[in-house]
Amino acid sequence: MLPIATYGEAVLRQVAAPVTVFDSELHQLAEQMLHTMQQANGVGIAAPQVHRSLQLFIMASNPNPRYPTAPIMAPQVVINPQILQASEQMVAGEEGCLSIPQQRCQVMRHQAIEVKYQDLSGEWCQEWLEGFIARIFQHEFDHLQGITLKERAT
Ligand SMILES: O=C(CSC(=O)[C@H](Cc1ccccc1)CC(F)(F)F)c1ccccc1
Ligand SMILES: [Zn+2]
Repeated sequence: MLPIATYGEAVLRQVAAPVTVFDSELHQLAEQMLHTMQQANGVGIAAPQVHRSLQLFIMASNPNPRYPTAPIMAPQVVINPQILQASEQMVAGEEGCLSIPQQRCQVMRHQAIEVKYQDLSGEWCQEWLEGFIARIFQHEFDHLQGITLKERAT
């Protein structure tokens, strides 16, 4: 399990650098982040949270006590993400953050977003996300811009 940066650490306030080399070291980092997220019972984790200021995060929705209706989604590695379009409609929801333990905040997020990102092999993917998955993407995307839950809480 990798050490998780906590709120206030500089790495969480930096804008992360783009990923340019898709090598075995990147695969290893993604593997370790996935394991760390699962050990911490998270539904997402961003590289800056494990002290690596890189444009990379993992999202993995699964039903949990707070979101019993969350869709079951295989873990997805998201690299160099862009949000191309966002719905006008916003939805309030409860979020947590592995870097701000024991805190839960109500956060407004776009209900649907069109996103573009690379996977671990460097292939570009472009798709619409909505609901809880869109929420996780927006939360992790914020981490890559140096924005945390505290700045977003309503
Ligand atoms: O699974 C968690 C633990 S917190 C979590 O998984 C964060 C991701 C997240 C939770 C809830 C909404 C959006 C993103 C992980 C972080 F901070 F590393 F990104 C959870 C907490 C509140 C509501 C729903 C789920
Ligand atoms: Zn977070």
